[in-house]
Amino acid sequence: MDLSKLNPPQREAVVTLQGPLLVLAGAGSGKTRVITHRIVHLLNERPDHILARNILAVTFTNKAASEMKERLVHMAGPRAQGVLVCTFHAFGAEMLREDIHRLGWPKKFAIADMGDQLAIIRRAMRDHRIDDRAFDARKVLGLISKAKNSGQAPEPKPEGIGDDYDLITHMVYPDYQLALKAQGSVDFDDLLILPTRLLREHSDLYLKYTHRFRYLLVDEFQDTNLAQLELLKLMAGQSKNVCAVGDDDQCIYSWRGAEVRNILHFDHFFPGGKEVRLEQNYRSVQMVLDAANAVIAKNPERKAKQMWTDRKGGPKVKVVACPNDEEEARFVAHEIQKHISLGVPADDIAVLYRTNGQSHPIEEMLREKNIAYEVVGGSEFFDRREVKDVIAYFKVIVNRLDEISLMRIINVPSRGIGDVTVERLHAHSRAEGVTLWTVMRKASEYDDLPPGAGAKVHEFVDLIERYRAAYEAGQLAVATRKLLEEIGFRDATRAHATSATSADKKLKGVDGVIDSLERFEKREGPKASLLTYLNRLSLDNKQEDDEDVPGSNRRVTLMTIHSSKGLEYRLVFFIGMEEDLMPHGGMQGEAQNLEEERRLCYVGITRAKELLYLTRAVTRVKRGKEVPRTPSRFLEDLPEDVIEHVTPDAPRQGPPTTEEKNFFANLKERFKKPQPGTPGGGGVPPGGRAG
Ligand SMILES: Nc1ncnc2c1ncn2[C@@H]1O[C@H](COP(=O)(O)OP(=O)(O)OP(=O)(O)O)[C@@H](O)[C@H]1O
Ligand SMILES: [Mg+2]
Repeated sequence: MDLSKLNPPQREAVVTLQGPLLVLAGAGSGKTRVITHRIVHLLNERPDHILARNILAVTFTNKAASEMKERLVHMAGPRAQGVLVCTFHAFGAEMLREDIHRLGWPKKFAIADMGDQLAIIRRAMRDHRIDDRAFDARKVLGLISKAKNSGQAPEPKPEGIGDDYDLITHMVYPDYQLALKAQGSVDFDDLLILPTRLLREHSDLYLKYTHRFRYLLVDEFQDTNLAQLELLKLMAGQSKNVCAVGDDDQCIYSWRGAEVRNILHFDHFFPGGKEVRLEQNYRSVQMVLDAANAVIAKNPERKAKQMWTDRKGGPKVKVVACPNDEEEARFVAHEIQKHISLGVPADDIAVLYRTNGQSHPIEEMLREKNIAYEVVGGSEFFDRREVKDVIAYFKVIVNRLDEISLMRIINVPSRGIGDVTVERLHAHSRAEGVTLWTVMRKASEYDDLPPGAGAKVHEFVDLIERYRAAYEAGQLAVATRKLLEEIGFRDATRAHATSATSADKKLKGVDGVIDSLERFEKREGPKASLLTYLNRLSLDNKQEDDEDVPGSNRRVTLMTIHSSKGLEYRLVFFIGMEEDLMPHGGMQGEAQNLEEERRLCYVGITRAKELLYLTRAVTRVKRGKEVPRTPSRFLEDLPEDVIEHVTPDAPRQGPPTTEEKNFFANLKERFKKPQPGTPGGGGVPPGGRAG
């Protein structure tokens, strides 16, 4: 590898291989690049004779992980395949797959999704005679998760402190944990907590894992939470070869438990290491960088950073006030169309927003103009009822203890196992203290079931057992087609749909599952199993990146700022620059966490390489009424000499000006797509994760 592709501090970070190392630096300074180069350097230098499998790199999303892996293979060849690149949660799942039985779970555990979790909580609430309509199970789940992530069981608050929810959470929590374990499941937070327990409580496993993973690298360290830090501290073992990179100004997940202290006090958790600062920004032109610096400078209590770029000048940041939200969308779509016609690849353009709902008007306009786009994380695909039903079949097939899924499908499509039968079966299961499945297997022994019900239950049990064997023999997509055919799933779906179009949509969902299974089998090869598919699905879903949603790569990307972490695009439209949206918060009142909103604004701005649009609507339709909007306070922080005020009608709506044509002709020359294999970082998908 050519170390001359790095600046001196980057090089220092890449070649310092022993002991803790922190790279704390602003956006676009090459932190992610340091990680990839450092891995390649490790593969070349082989300190302690390590192999690829001794390296673990942790990224923030599954998408970032697969992109980093691809890049590594591109840089270092097939030997990089052995490096484990994944998220903390995926790593935890990997460890549990090997050793969870040491904590008393079945080896084939399942990862509960939100639906499963809520069902368990609601049941526990009912058991405690708490009205699950008066109290929101989601809120209880949120509190449980928060407690688990901060490493504590929910405690009852002292008299007078805390509200009903604290009390409910405290009551429900033990039941929730027991129910999960009883059905052989773990929740998302357990993927961090249980591996930590494994390492703490079993010294042989501590030796096994710390010996296997001797070089650890973590990207986006500013957004790690306490549970992740605990796991990392243990995994660091005695040698503490931990390289963490991040930017305290980009901590945007504190609402989900991220602790910026982890990065600010890195030397406390990993003493005796080195700290490297990177100051050159390679991503953005001067105008964009100036805008970003001006916004973030207003945050108190940050580690001040000096960022500079040698990409002087560039076009000014365009600040656009549109009459209303529809016009904002029209303007954005129009500009996108113009830039595409000027030769900017669609996948080098992104539209960023604070909240998911903001994408709809933009989507409509893009569709109208026939511009291909992709909404990251916006797909409700796996929330569709039919899709959930099919997934529930999978879950029961791999784990018959999963009673929540079992209940979902026991009579779907309808097979004559009615409520009375189900109730009686439950009663027997409780009375005998055995699982529902055990009771179902001997259903014909009970004489209190409605006539014929026993036989129907047996048929169902037989169906599940037969398909269990079929799936174990491989060919997941084939088995699924057969299963759906046998139970008449499509016909039933069609019969229940209110119209032909709605039926089509539902069936498309079913096809989508089969397609995604097929892609999964292709990716994983012979080791593809239904269980790993399901676990992969829960991880991906939680992560909100839709690797499994079909799409070509020449598309405009629409996403929230939260999803845009680490990415870069030549053209960025940051929409909805208004109070209440950016910063997001109560009407006119103070945003709940203004500093974090400012960091979000900084993250959004710093995604742009060449050209940044900050758009806002003067009025917005809310619940059928047109409401006046106040410009975002962050706009006021931008120095006048880096911005240009643009009015959305003439001349912007017209054909490109000569000045624009020249500018983009120039850009085209400067940013010709590198061919794979050419120096200078070929192989990075444009608009993909960089570094
Ligand atoms: N020494 C360098 N020479 C040329 N280009 C570089 C250099 N370092 C980084 N880059 C480029 O600068 C861009 C930003 O790098 P990278 O994504 O690694 O930054 P980052 O610090 O991880 O940003 P973020 O904080 O947004 O995650 C990438 O396109 C990368 O290839
Ligand atoms: Mg990065």
